[in-house]
This record gives sequence, C-alpha cells and structure tokens, in this order.
Amino acid sequence: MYLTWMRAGTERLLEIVDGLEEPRFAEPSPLPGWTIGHLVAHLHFNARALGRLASWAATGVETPMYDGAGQREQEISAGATLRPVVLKGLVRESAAELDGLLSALTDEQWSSSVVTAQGRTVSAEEIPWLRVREVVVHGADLDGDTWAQWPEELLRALVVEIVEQRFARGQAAALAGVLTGRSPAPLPPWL
Ligand SMILES: O=C(O)/C=C/C(=O)CC(=O)C(=O)O
Repeated sequence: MYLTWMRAGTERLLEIVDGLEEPRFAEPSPLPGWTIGHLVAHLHFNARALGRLASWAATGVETPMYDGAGQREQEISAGATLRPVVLKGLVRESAAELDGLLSALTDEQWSSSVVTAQGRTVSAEEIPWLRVREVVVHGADLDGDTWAQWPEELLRALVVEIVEQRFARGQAAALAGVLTGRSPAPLPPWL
C-alpha cells in the first residue's frame, strides 16, 4: 500500500516540479525561510536520505539518513543554489534510485528495523510512508490544489499522524479550533 502511494505521489510531484518555471525557484515557499528552490532541494536530498535507510535495511549496516544535525540544512542550502534544470533532474534521479532500492528489499529486509532522523526506530516498511508524507505535503506546497486527488485512506493516515504529532507539540487547542471550524487558528507548518 505505502509503496503504491509513494509511486503515485512521486509521479504527481515530478509533474509539478517539471512544470515549475525557472523564476519560481527563487520565490518564497510556504515554509518559513525557504524558497521553492530550497523545497525542491529538500525533496531530492530526502529521497537520498531515505535511500540510505533502505540500504541499511538491505545490508544491516547502519547508514543514517543524515550525518549529524547540520548535514540536512547544509545540503538543502547548497542544493537551493543549483540551476533549476539541474535540480529538476536530481529530483527525478533520486526518486528513481529510492524506488529501485525499496523494490529490491526481501520480505525479511522489509521487516528489519532502521532509525529515522528523528531518532525513531521503525520497520523498513515505514520508509515508503515517510516518502509519501514528503511528496504529498510538499506537492501541495508547490501546487496547492492536489489534496482531492489522493485516496481517502491515504488522507486518513496522514491526518491521524498529524493530529497525534500536533497534540505531542502542545497544539491541541489550536487544532480543536480549526477542526471544529470555529477558529482559523494559525498553526505552523507540520512538515
Ligand atoms: O518521522 C521521522 O521520524 C523522521 C522524519 C524525517 O526525518 C523527515 C525527513 O524525512 C527529512 O527531513 O528528510
């Protein structure tokens, strides 16, 4: 299921990224401090990072998503300076690499454990879900009209996870206001 959603989400994301005109890469994205270029660079390096988790599951050799706290930020900042045509190619390439690595996992490897960048120990089966969140949510950042195209089951899984995490972040009251349609409380971006 997750792999199917990942493939559908990736296909849509690549369409959106391919359709971005060059000047848009320098424009602000909905994420504080990030341009569209930063966002596209993040999507590329996130595929690479999740690919390292897939390699970990395949080999048993610990290969974390990022080497230390600064790597993610440094990669994104450097990536955002690349020419849009280069970034577009990289996003496509790393998405295909991630798909290839995941497709090669055996049943036993899928059930092995890996550790995410947030320190969560998860089954490798969760790797495609981590990518679904990225391509679906950031796809909406790049082209806001994408939500209605996703299956209800995917949206339910996403919303349940967001609700749990927002509660954990102390945002219960703001969330209740938004979900009851009573207050347009400003909530910071979830992802
Ligand atoms: O949900 C988690 O445990 C980890 C999520 C991330 O590391 C987010 C990314 O995938 C990323 O920032 O590249």
